[in-house]
Amino acid sequence: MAMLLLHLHPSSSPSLTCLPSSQSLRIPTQKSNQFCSWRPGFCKQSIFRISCKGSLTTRKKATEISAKASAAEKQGTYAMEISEEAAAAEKEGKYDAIVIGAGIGGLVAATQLAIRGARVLVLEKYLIPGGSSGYYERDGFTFDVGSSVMFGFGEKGSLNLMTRSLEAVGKLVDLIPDPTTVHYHMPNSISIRVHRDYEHFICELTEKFPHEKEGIGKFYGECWKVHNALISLELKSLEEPLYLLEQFVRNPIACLTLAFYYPQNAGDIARKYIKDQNLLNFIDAECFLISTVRAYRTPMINASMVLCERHAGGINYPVGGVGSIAKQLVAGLLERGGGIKYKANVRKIILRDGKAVGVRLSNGTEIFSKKVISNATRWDTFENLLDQDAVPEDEKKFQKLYKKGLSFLSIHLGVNADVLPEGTDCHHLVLEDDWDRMEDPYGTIFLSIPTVLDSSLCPAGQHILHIFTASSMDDWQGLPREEYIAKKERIANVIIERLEKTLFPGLQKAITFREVGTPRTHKRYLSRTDGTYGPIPTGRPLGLLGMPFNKTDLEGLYCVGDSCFPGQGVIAVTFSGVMCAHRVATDLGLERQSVVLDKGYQKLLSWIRGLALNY
Ligand SMILES: NC(=O)c1ccc[n+]([C@@H]2O[C@H](COP(=O)([O-])OP(=O)(O)OC[C@H]3O[C@@H](n4cnc5c(N)ncnc54)[C@H](O)[C@@H]3O)[C@@H](O)[C@H]2O)c1
Ligand SMILES: CC(C)=CCC/C(C)=C/C=C/C(C)=C/C=C/C(C)=C/C=C/C=C(C)/C=C/C=C(C)/C=C/C=C(\C)CCC=C(C)C
Repeated sequence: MAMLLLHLHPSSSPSLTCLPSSQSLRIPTQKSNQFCSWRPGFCKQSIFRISCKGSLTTRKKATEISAKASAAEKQGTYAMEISEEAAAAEKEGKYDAIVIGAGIGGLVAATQLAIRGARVLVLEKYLIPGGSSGYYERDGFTFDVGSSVMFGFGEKGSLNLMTRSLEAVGKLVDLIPDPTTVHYHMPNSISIRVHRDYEHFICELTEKFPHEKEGIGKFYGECWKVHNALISLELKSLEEPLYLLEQFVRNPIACLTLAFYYPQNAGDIARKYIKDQNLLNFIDAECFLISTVRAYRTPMINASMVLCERHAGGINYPVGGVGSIAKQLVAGLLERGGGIKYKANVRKIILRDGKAVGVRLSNGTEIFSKKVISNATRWDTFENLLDQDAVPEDEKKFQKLYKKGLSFLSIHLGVNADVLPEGTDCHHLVLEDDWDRMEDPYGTIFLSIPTVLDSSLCPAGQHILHIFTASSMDDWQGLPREEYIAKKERIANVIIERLEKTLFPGLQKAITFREVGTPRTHKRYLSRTDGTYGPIPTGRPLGLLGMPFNKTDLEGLYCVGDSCFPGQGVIAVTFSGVMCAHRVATDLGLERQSVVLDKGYQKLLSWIRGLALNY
């Protein structure tokens, strides 16, 4: 099949290279959310590349660093990558910021600070960067550790945060546009594809629920209203009052729209327009994919961002796998004077006079800095990296409002290619016969087949199937080794049999490689307490109102990642990284700040979060 590979000259403008002209997206605006009949014309096998501002020399240097890193990784010596500037800063004890963890949240925070001139060091416990968005290699397969559904590589507006974060450090990745975000296989034989083309998707949904045509238009139309407001703002830290004021003055309608939807949940809005219970369950599944809870517990802003961005910017898969994003961010960080140390397990955040001033590693090394940013979950940060008497009151509020979401059982398979029917989509969500099982452990099955888009990830004639389903740590704790292994295989067999029945007859026999991970695996390799996928609200939340930003009540300590605003998801933690860096840069004096305004605003934010607690 013909491949179209578009390379941009480094000096060209910092926008995404073109999608095929046949794929012009028609996106409803605030004024019009009408949709008309769908026109085919998507070129599935095209690759495009995000452009970069970096000079040829910078890019050459990046290639050299990446090559050096890969060579070191192969030799098992991938333990430290540090620029001269970072090494000097360490000697002098002059880091501006230490970032604990090289997940996407941590790396975006680090790179965004480095481009502002801050001296940054990232400390990662594992051997490679990326955390949940990392990768691993086995027998010729490159597996994504977690989700392969990537938002944020879009072309327009401000939600192309992944593109921008890479571009900021002069990096680029080749992308393959995914024509279908997800193919749902739901109870009552509901099979729906979320096509990249919005009209095509809406036509398919309306065909299944013709009596709800108006409700469908109104619900998704309201999502576009929020999305249009989001893309019109410059996205920076919402806990920085000068920036927020500026946005209100420049774009009052968008800000008021977002303020209006801020405390609302998608389920309540869907119920205003839609009555059909099957369709409401489908909307629940749409939200479950984003938040691992149903629509009535999913903030409207988050739902709108995902339900629209998949059509606006689309879902695009990075060539070589999701791991290439983190690798590029690290290369960019090093070129901007930052450093990263692998196998660097932070055991404690050092406090002096109630202020975070550095970290102590498991080997006893102490490293000091002006600010400490934790990309570990809030539970890990406040329960493990700090002594209990240091946990501030605001953190206790968070723990009342949010609990740890379930972890996952994940099955990575290599299969003979002929087991997949022609035209199989990349991502699937399977819940065969009972809507009520959606949120249960082993209820909903997520499946990604990234090799449908990028065949370089596996040996010829094969495909990767990455299957995952919610699972609780309680199910796996305290089992003797043999029982643990047998249980893993037993539960994996049940899940594979379900997929064999629903999607791929002959699947069991077509398997050439199989590896099963449990919540224990997630905990061990991702250092996430109980292997949790991320925070979920304990009750019915007031939209995003209770979700904390980055600054904590401990001076000098910031959090970044999925237990901060706006929550779970790679694009969400990318935004968290952007916000965190802006806020830290302000406190370091690298961005404008009004001390008086700031004090009052922090009090206001704490009061607002209190409203969510009392709700
Ligand atoms: N779990 C999954 O299956 C999965 C897969 C893909 C993407 N995601 C998304 O990614 C999001 C998480 O991204 P993120 O950036 O918040 O975090 P992350 O969990 O991806 O990364 C955190 C990093 O911090 C490191 N770390 C933790 N404690 C440490 C310590 N004490 N010392 C040194 N390093 C330490 C971990 O090794 C990890 O690399 C999730 O919300 C999810 O939506 C999850
Ligand atoms: C007062 C105040 C503070 C304020 C005022 C008002 C305003 C101005 C506001 C504003 C706001 C804003 C800006 C916001 C923003 C937001 C955002 C950006 C958000 C985002 C989000 C995102 C998300 C959530 C995402 C997610 C995703 C996910 C999770 C994904 C996942 C996936 C998966 C799992 C896949 C699987 C599947 C299959 C396989 C099928």
